[in-house]
Amino acid sequence: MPEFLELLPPGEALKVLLGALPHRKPPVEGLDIGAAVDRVIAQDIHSPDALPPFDRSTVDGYAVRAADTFGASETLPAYLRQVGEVPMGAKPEFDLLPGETGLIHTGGMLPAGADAVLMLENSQVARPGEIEVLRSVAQNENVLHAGEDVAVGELILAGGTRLRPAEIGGLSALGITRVDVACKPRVGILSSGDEVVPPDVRPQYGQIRDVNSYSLAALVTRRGGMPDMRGIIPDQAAAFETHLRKALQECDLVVMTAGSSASTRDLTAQTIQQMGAPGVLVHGVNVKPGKPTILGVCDGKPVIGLPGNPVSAMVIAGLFVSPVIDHLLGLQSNRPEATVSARLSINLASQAGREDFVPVRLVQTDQGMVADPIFYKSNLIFSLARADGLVHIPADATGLPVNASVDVRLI
Ligand SMILES: Nc1nc2c(c(=O)[nH]1)N[C@H]1C(S)=C(S)[C@@H](COP(=O)(O)OP(=O)(O)OC[C@H]3O[C@@H](n4cnc5c(N)ncnc54)[C@H](O)[C@@H]3O)O[C@H]1N2
Ligand code: MOO
Repeated sequence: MPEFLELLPPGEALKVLLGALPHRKPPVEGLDIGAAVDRVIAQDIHSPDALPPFDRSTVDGYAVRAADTFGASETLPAYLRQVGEVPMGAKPEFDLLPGETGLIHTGGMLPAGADAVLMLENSQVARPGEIEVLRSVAQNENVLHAGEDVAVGELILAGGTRLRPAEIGGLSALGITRVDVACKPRVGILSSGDEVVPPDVRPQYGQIRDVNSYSLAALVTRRGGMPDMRGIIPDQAAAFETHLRKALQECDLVVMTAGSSASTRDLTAQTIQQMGAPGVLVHGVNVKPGKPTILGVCDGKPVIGLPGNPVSAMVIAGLFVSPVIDHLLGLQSNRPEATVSARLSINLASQAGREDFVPVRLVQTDQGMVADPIFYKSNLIFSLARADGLVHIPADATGLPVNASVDVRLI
């Protein structure tokens, strides 16, 4: 197997790929907010209303004019005349004049004239219609002001933001029940290899069941794409060409697995090269696992050739397939990946100049979280299934020492 001539660091390889993709706005579909979690909003959304819409109490207690309570204490209470009770879900039917108070519940609307709420615990009924104030309250204490959360017209969601449960709740609070989101990009998945059979077939000796189509489809779904499993291609140039050409017509991104290294029977790169300009942009990335990775663009459509080994395919899909899906969705605000800080349980060696991703198990100990590396082989999918996440060893390090503090990227 010939050596690759030039291995790009993964970060640079990704820049080359993204830089060669057109910057098109994704097609848009309208959705009810109940079905929109994890989708990417297509346009800026400005608030039609203020939130909260009116001044509200944050506690159960008495609406007061703060000045009426100044100096009050348990030994020297102030006395206020109770003039009413604020109904939930309706406007108070009274205004507060000096020396007056009204019973109010958490979330109730402050009556005009009130500027604070005394907590129930700091009050006492002196006699019917009169309460004792056992503590002074400051102006605005226990009050939410109209517009404190969101002002009318404020930008609440920028186009390109992925909707999380909190944003869905915010939209609901504003009465926005339908949103325009980016359509899920269709991601064609082509596995290859004469030895690979579908999972519902009992393999003969020499055959193995397809792992990559399913693990990749799951990764694509989780990232917000629409996986399109297009079967297993035999190791023949004509079959590669037919399948890739059709996949490029029907999909927004095509991911191929296996056939990515440099041996004569490895057909992925030569097929991509024939499918449109500019063709193969990167063949070989300085990373372990996953060196024989291919990145290409054919007439505006991205094509990614992943190594056949299932662990490598997953790690590399995380580095390249996921960001391309983000690009196709028009994702703008890239939130950091979920990581857990931990200390390494052992020394980890690595080759200088190459980036490594090592599967680790996370163990909670009395001394904190420990990352325990798994001695994996990139063909063994359960060496990844047993892991909680990956530790990244940068290119300039020759490894990481025991007890090094690491950020484990959850998988
Ligand atoms: N002489 C050398 N041989 C290899 C090298 C090397 O540098 N010199 N690199 C190794 C590395 S690292 C990788 S990764 C693989 C890359 O191989 P390919 O991407 O060309 O893929 P294949 O050779 O077809 O398959 C590799 C391995 O994965 C299995 N496989 C393939 N597809 C699937 C699937 N859908 N589900 C489950 N398993 C799959 C396949 O049977 C092979 O065992 O090359 C190494 N060799
Ligand atoms: O680079 Mo291979 O992908 O290590 O198994």
